[in-house]
Amino acid sequence: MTFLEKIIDKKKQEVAERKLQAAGKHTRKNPIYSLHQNVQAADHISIIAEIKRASPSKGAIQMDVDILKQAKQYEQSGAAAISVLTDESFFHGSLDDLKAVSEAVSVPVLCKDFMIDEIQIDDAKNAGASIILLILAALPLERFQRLYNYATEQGLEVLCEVHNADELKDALTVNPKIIGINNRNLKTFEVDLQTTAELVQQIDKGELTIISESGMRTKEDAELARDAGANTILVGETLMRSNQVEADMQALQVPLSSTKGAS
Ligand SMILES: O=C(O)c1ccccc1NCC(=O)[C@H](O)[C@H](O)COP(=O)(O)O
Repeated sequence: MTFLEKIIDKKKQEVAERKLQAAGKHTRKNPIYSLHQNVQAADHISIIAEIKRASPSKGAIQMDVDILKQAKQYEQSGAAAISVLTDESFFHGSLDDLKAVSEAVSVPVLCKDFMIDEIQIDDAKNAGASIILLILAALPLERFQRLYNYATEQGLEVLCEVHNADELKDALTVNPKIIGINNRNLKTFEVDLQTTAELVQQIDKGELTIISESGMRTKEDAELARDAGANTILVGETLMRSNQVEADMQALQVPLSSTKGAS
């Protein structure tokens, strides 16, 4: 059984248990903000900065992080959005984390979880998310399309995450505004930044938000994503391990117009 199969099985159990409970009271306090608008307005690579205590591939990263301090540092350093891992079993996150972060910042918050049911989208919106994640590798096409329509009808933005050409083809069936290319293979955990280079060239970029996710460490990695045609990067571990978040984020926010070959 791959990790992805394992976590989806766990999500099915969680959704079944969640549906036995009453609907969440309406507790959302913050407006819905737009990642897409932030990205389209930027003249540099946009950063989605992630709150990530731990992960299946790296284990504990920063288990005792002050999530509000981290989120505010991200916002003050120019994050276009903040990603919050809300899975409890494998990432030690929670919807409570997302709620606390969304009430502390004035930028879009992404609920980074393995969505398979409408009730998860309701809970994410109620907790303050402006964006939800749909992973093409985790959903049959028809389910992806229904959840995409459900989320956008709720006024949320959707990060459609792909890892190969077949998943990209399926993602494009909903004419998405935001496409994420995960450089990490969610089954093997292998990370290859060339995944972005290979897939972006298959996209008619237009006004899309194109995100290179995972494995971003250096300015050169951000430049590789930019030169491949991405306009956004999603960064977790590097920023969670950083003791100079502002400086590291400034270094990653490379200009969108490459100076390569400039005279
Ligand atoms: O991070 C993992 O180990 C992982 C394993 C399996 C599925 C998803 C996983 N992470 C979620 C993400 O996609 C990353 O948290 C995000 O892209 C940031 O990646 P990084 O900058 O490499 O921490």
